[in-house]
Amino acid sequence: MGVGQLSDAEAANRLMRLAREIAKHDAAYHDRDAPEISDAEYDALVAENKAIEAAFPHLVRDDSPSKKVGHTPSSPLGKVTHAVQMLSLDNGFSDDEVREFVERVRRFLSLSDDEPVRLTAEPKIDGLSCSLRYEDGELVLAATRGDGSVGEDVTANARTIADIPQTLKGAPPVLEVRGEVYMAKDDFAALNARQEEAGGKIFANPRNAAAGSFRQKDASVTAARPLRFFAHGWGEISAEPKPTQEAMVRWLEELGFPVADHFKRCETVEEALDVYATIGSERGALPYDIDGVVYKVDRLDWQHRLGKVARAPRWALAHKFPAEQAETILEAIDIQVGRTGKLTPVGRLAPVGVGGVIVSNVTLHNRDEIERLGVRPGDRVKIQRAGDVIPQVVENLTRDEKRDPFVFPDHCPECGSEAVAEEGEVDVRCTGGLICPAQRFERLKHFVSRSAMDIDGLGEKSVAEFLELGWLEKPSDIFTLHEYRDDLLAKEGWQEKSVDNLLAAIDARRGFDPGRFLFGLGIRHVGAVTARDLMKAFTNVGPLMEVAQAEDAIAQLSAVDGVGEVVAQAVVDFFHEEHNREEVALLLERARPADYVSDVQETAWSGKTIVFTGKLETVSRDEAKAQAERMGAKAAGSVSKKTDLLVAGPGAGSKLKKAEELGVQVMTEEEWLAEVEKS
Ligand SMILES: NC(=O)c1ccc[n+]([C@@H]2O[C@H](COP(=O)([O-])OP(=O)(O)OC[C@H]3O[C@@H](n4cnc5c(N)ncnc54)[C@H](O)[C@@H]3O)[C@@H](O)[C@H]2O)c1
Ligand SMILES: [Zn+2]
Repeated sequence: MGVGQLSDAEAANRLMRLAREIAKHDAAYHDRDAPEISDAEYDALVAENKAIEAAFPHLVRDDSPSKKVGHTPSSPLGKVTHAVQMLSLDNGFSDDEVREFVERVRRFLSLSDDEPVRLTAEPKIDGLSCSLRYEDGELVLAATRGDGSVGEDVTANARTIADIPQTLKGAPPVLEVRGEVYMAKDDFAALNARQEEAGGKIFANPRNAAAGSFRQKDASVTAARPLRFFAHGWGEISAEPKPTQEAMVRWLEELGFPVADHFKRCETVEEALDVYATIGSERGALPYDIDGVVYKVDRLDWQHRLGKVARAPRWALAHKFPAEQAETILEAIDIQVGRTGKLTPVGRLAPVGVGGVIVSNVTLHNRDEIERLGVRPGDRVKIQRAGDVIPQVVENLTRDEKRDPFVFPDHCPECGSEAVAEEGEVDVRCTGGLICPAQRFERLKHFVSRSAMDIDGLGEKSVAEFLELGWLEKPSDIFTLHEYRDDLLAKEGWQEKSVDNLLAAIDARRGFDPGRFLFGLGIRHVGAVTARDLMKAFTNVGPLMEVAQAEDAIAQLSAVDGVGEVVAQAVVDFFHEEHNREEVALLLERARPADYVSDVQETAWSGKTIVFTGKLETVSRDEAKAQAERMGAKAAGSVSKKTDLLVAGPGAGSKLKKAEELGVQVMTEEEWLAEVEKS
């Protein structure tokens, strides 16, 4: 169910459950270093919480995960209250979210558009955060983040890490350096190998290994683990000696702290996004795990003005790398019926973050795909979403042979009409045509669309509204809408002028072009051009309907220029359905499309062959061809001895050369348009 459909009570209930569930996972991850679900699944819960809170701001709970950092520690380590809170970071997954972040900064600081917002960009190494307190240059306290306000005392543990200086030269009286304790990939692999040999705990990933090794009561265990540290910020400080993030980080480096490789100050957001792309492409080759890039507003005076909101600073953003695969439960398989009646199986998932978005639906494509995967509701599946590709199920992880396979329906779930697959096709379609409610809205929308009947003022919204009111069920109802004029005037949002404009626009389509009328019916395989070809041959939709029911219909239809067997069969199938014939008859009676008239004129170019090449600047290639056809000429694709004229725009190449060799007349686009003008 979408967030928008929730009632207040349902939303409150869901928020309560999410708060509880997320807190449970926070404890497992942050306190016990033993997550029970993947980060993608966790991120999906957080995103769901965020979406519901955005839609129901009055229901935000005091204990909401959106207000909390990490988890209150319950380890046997001593507690430390942070002098300056240790925060989390806001997340973004797309380039646009990063641009929006910068726009928010701009708005908050009331900056003009041309004022540069410089950002620093650096990798987000996956470890755990640590605050190191130096007084008069001596390391006196090290603490984990905990819940942001209270962390654990890990001073003895920090002293065992070689990257962490015990004393500093030239540091201010109070300096809290903040950074990340992490484990390199090689060290992690070696540690796990040793652990396995010794029958010890195997860690799921370097992050868990780092956290589990660092948060030890016995510092000698930490000492035996290969932990590293890099500095990315500071907490309490007597005075900030530098005016920018970059200068501060360089200063920390001079004091003896490792800082991130790839740290870069960027003049623009686009430059920062380039750093993201570069770091992303080198991600696999880096010696440590990273899960994103962190951007920070470079100017410290701006950082101070921006401050924080809830659990994160306003001046920083973590641009996460998408996990491209994730595991989740396939909760149900729904069958959707499309405009042309195609039955598409859609998998409903327990929501999960993958490829940078939260995914709760996957297409299962068709009957064959379901068979290939052998998926049934309740199965655990691996899904994938890379780039802009629609999420797919790549693997069924449930190998339970006892349950029955999913049975694909042989009737339309919407209208009960038979659902069949065309020969040699995998897609199953509803044969209910114009009466199927699933296809109703799409059919109406298509009928009134720009390239079909082009009825001004009857947009998607009005179609939906009239459908809802029961005034519109099938295309023929459009032409009786005037009966509802008074009811419509009584509706909110409908002025007399717009109502009358709409009714006039509908009236203007009586006696309209039969090709566009036919195209509007939405017969499978009958596009705008084919519809026109059919009308050229049969003058109007009435006669076409007759032909389509004739014994030799396929032969007659396929004899039309531009119509093949597939189209012919689709036309026959469509008119084979009685309810379709009834509706078309009614529609013809009410809309009375005009007979097809050829708009081809007798001109100096009649019977001639014309080729267009190069870039045309004022008309499209299709329009130019249509102009030629209206002038009685034939538009061809290649230059030969039979070519009478080549219209060459800029960039014309081999065709122009060939035309010159053959002595074919050549014109510019401008000269051609003068010819069109003349006729
Ligand atoms: N699987 C689970 O059950 C589970 C549970 C809880 C949290 N998590 C995961 O933990 C993360 C959320 O934890 P979080 O609130 O600590 O947020 P976070 O880890 O996404 O971001 C905040 C942290 O990033 C660190 N960081 C790394 N490089 C940095 C840099 N260059 N500059 C500044 N900070 C840097 C800091 O320590 C900071 O505290 C999510 O990725 C989530 O998936 C998973
Ligand atoms: Zn149907």
